[in-house]
Amino acid sequence: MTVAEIIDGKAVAAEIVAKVTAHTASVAGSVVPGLATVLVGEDPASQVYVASKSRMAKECGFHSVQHTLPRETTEADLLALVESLNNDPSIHGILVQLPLPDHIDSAAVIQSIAPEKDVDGFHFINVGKLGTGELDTAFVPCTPAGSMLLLERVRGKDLSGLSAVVVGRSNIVGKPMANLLLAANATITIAHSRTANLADVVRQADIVVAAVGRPQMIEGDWIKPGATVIDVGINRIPAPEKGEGKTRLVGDVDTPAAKEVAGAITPVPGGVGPMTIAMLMANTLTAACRFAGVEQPKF
Ligand SMILES: Nc1nc(=O)c2c([nH]1)NC[C@@H]1CN(c3ccc(C(=O)N[C@@H](CCC(=O)O)C(=O)O)cc3)C=[N+]21
Repeated sequence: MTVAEIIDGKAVAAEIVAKVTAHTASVAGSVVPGLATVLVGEDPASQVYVASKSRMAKECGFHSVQHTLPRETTEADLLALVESLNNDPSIHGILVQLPLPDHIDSAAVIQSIAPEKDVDGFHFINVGKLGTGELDTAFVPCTPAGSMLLLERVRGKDLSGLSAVVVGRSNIVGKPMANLLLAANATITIAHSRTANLADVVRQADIVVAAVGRPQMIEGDWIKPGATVIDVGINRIPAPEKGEGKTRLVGDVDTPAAKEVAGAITPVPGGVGPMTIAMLMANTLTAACRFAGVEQPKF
């Protein structure tokens, strides 16, 4: 029986943040990276995430501005805020926290962000650059970018000859992840809710990326022995064992079972999640360096 290596996302994220902080200090004479986060409404989970992004930005030495707008904010008002941030020379990165309330067209808001400030990598220009391999000037979405860095720790940068299955086809994770794996020479399959014999598809993979948003859906015996498992899921489930009304976080993978088979696996929490925030800092620093025409950091 093998026991998988646990990939410590928290530790790798701390390394990235240390690099960001050091590079920020080294360019301080030319530019102070500025990150604006925008939250509409009072969703408690979103409040926690946005607060930790703002806190991390300050730790990195950035100029950090958080805009918290009431749930009833109109789309026009939100577009006007984005426009003012697009035109603000002290701001290099703009993050509009998703999901937005139903009365706002998220796509319209995302596409209104200046591509060179789109540190989430969701604008068509950045999606197109990733799709065509213009990685030197693209912004890559933070969760897939962070997942690739974790994968690199185990498999290196070149995935030639390896098969990868991405379970999930979202614009935020599944599709950009598949593009990054392809750019690293992996042979990719994108599986989703309509895929037949999902267990058998997953069993072929040297690399499994789980990004479906369904708690513990990927079972242990779906994993090929020795595979690398990147669990992108963050699901809150009831945890009566901790007391009445308590919850805990689990991924999209049945981690205890998968650990017995996989070669390496990311935990939840402490895996991909912390990397997402670290890559947001990395992207914001990159945006500032491009703006100022100074050397970009390498991650
Ligand atoms: N425009 C936009 N960009 C985003 O990047 C974005 C977003 N909207 N909306 C929401 C999701 C979610 N997200 C997370 C980031 C960090 C953790 C994270 O650090 N998780 C910790 C645990 C946190 C906890 O305890 O709740 C971990 O996995 O160890 C989780 C989730 C970014 N998102």
